[in-house]
Amino acid sequence: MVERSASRLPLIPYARAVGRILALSAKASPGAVAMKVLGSLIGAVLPLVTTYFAALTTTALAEAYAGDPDAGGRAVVYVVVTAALGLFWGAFTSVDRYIQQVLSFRVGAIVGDSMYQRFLALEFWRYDDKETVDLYDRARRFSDSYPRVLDRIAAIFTQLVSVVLAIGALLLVSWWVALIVLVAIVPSVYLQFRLSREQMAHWNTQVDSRRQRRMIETNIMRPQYIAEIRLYGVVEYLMLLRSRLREADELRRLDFQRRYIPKQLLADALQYGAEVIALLWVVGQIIARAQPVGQFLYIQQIVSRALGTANDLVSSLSSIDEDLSNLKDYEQFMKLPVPEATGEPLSGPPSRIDLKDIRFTYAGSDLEVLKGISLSIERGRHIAIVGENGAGKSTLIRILAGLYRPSSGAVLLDGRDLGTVGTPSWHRYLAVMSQDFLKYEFATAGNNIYFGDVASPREEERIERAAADAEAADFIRRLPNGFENHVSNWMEDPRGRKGSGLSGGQWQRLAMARNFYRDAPFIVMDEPTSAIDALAEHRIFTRLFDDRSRTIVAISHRLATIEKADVVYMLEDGRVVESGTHRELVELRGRYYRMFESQLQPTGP
Ligand SMILES: Nc1ncnc2c1ncn2[C@@H]1O[C@H](COP(=O)(O)OP(=O)(O)OP(=O)(O)O)[C@@H](O)[C@H]1O
Repeated sequence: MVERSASRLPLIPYARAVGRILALSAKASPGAVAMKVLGSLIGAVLPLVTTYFAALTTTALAEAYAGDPDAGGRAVVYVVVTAALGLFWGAFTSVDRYIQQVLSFRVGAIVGDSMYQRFLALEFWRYDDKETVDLYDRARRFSDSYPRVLDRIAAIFTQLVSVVLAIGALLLVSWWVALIVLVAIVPSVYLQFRLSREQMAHWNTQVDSRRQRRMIETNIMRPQYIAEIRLYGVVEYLMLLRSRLREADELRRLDFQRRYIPKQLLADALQYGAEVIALLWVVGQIIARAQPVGQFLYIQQIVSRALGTANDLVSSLSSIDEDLSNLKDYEQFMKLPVPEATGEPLSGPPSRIDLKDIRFTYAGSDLEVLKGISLSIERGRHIAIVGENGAGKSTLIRILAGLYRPSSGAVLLDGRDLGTVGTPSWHRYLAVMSQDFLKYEFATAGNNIYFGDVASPREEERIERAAADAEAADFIRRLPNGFENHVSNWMEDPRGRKGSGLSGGQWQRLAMARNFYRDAPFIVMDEPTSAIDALAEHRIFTRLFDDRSRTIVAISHRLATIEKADVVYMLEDGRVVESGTHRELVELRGRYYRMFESQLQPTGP
């Protein structure tokens, strides 16, 4: 059943899709849609009316030439009417362009915004899910092309009405000329549809290769990566890989096109044949005085208009075919569930967090990353989590922050399961500093810090304090415009002052300052100081760990940080294998000791 409908031209779903697009547009701007429909109708009717008057003019001129004394006056009236119609059409086209702009701005904003909002509200595991990301890519193609789709629908509407009216206008003169023209139109419409179908099926199988190509292109294009790519002499290799991917894609598309050339030629020949037959017929009719002279112009214009518009219709249909198939993806994407904010919000920061037998497996993976982790964090305590790469430390933190839900077990905040708490209320008490921090390259240094807590108005004194705590204040003050300096050399402020690029460590300090500005009672850190020099790092952590008002959970590979913690948990392959203070763990002489042996003082126990 499904296969059968896929092999046919799916006109009904298409009509439905067009209906949905129009409904969406009408919601955004009903007046503009009404004007657009009216414009499309006028666009279809007006050329025919103009042709009709041109034919009348020609007949009147022929009659005047043959000596009819009234015919000259009639010809002048027809010419004036034709000119007035042209003037009206010119004015209407300008208004129509404006309406199209209004519609595409309004509806484009609605479609794009709602898609981004949904993307940003998805459950976190979806960002690791290939199918979701593929679907998002395709949905974005639709939202990017939305204004164009609307334009095409309007064009298709005009073209359809034009073809129907042209056939109707021919019917008035001769039913069989109308039939011949109609028959000549059908094959090329059908062929073009099949071609675009095949190209689309090909497009949808090429998501991975296109993504790979795009990744290569963005990596090559990004200034921060160019140094390595050039130094390692990998440019040529990547360019070659990219061209291979592109060529494979293009060859397949060209192959489709080539296979369709003979069929297309046949369809074109059919159209020209129909035109010649119609013209020969009307010439014969005029010579036999069965039709007026102006009828030649009428038939010639209307037949060529019917065929020409049908060809335009074919290309509009094949381009909208692609757009509408992305509409399906867009709608499917917009139906992805987003977690509902049903949980009761926390009334205040919890005084105790318990992780109970947490197990976790990433979506789409068979590997259990966390295999039953239990630990407790009391408010004001400073915890360090250590372990080799891949032991599961970052995953544990993501679960603690409520970004992922455990496959089994629970995170309890004062005994309440985090799964039943409104997570935004938990996030208000959290500052998460990670090694993959965000760089707000479009913003000033001050705003990079302020973005830690945009819920309240920007406070300069708080920004400066946060910058000082993160050892960022000195370098920011040395920037030509201090806290108002842009931090990317690609940016310029409204007064034309250029931004200054930052070093890796300076960016990291700025990100730390942003987290301090948040002023959260729980600080979660995932190696946030990897690029910060040892002295500054020491000062930052000493200040942070001296402050007993905050709870700290820190992932670290640096002994200097770990030593400051009240309790250290050592993770191995998703399990806590040792826990205690640094001193206790060293004395245990177990896995922790072996891991840090090289960093320990030779005078140790
Ligand atoms: N998004 C993901 N999807 C699937 N598997 C993942 C994902 N992120 C991490 N993993 C896997 O989970 C395991 C634990 O990763 P995690 O990042 O928690 O380790 P980690 O202890 O923080 O390591 P590191 O010290 O290198 O940061 C690894 O085997 C990793 O391959």
